[in-house]
Amino acid sequence: MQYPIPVTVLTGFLGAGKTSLLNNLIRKNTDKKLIVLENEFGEVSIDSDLVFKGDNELFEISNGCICCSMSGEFNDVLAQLIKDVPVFDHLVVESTGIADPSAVAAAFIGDQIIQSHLRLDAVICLVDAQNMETLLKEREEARKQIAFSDVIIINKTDLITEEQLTRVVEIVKKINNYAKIITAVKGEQDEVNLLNMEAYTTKMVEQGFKFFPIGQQVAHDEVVSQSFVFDHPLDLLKFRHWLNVLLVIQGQSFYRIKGVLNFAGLDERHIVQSVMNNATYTPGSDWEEGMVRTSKIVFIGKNLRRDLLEKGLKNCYSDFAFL
Ligand SMILES: Nc1nc2c(ncn2[C@@H]2O[C@H](COP(=O)(O)OP(=O)(O)OP(=O)(O)O)[C@@H](O)[C@H]2O)c(=O)[nH]1
Repeated sequence: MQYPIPVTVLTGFLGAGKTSLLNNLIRKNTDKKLIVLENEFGEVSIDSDLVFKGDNELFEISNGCICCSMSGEFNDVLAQLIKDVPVFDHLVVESTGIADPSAVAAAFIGDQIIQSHLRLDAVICLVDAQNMETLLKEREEARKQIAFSDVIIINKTDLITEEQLTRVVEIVKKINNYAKIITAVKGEQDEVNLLNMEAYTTKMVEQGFKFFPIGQQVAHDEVVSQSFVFDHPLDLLKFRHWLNVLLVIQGQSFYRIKGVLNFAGLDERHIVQSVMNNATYTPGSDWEEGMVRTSKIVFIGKNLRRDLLEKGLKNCYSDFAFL
């Protein structure tokens, strides 16, 4: 076993198929010691009876959804887990249908001790192919779950036609053009190893940014992402300050920020990622000799104003452009 231990967060609306997927994951990974954090809404535990346990441990946070009980309590559970169960291969957190996945993910990004033991591998969102459109109209959280996630599994494809599936995929792509999209029946799929997506590693963020649509993405009349590409180097201090202020003032509007950036005077790419109010900066690969150093950044959130973001970014340009 190696630290940090990878963590997969499962999200998706009530009845989308999270428990079915979880059972698949447990069955397919009998060689691994998985820990499942099952989060319930309400007093009575129902899901834990439905989950096939195998030899794995099952914990529960039973007094409400993770985001409602806030990350403090969730952090305590994680701290206890690290202390009491030091040897395991993977942690899976199944959050309730209405939980905000960013509140769950933030626990793994913001806390240094947790980060040294646990590494967020990916946030996976289960989508009920049959009911997605109705749900998106009625429930804001459903869109946020899709916008925030790294992998989107369009489940229950047995209940819709080919044409309907094409439409569902189109809608999902409009909300999140940066996620891996997979189709499934009862959470069953063989396309990828869901426990090893490495979505938060610098390598994968860099790779994911090779195909990078510039501009704004609008779904259901709401702007869900704003992406920018520019060659002028950024000033690291100015950028950090701007982003901090932005997240403090307007944090609620930003679901997630990902960027591969060129900071003046630094030889390597820098990966910026933010989840809720926490922004992290990690060095990536070196810029190639003689190549234009192009920065790419995407802001994912709710009704984000392109003009203000563009102005903010320009204000962070380095005065020493050609260092
Ligand atoms: N036809 C069909 N039914 C499915 C599929 N996936 C799940 N179901 C059924 O849908 C219901 C809900 O599935 P679950 O896996 O419990 O969904 P969940 O997201 O864990 O549900 P909550 O715990 O309520 O949030 C169950 O009756 C499943 O058998 C699928 O791909 N096709």
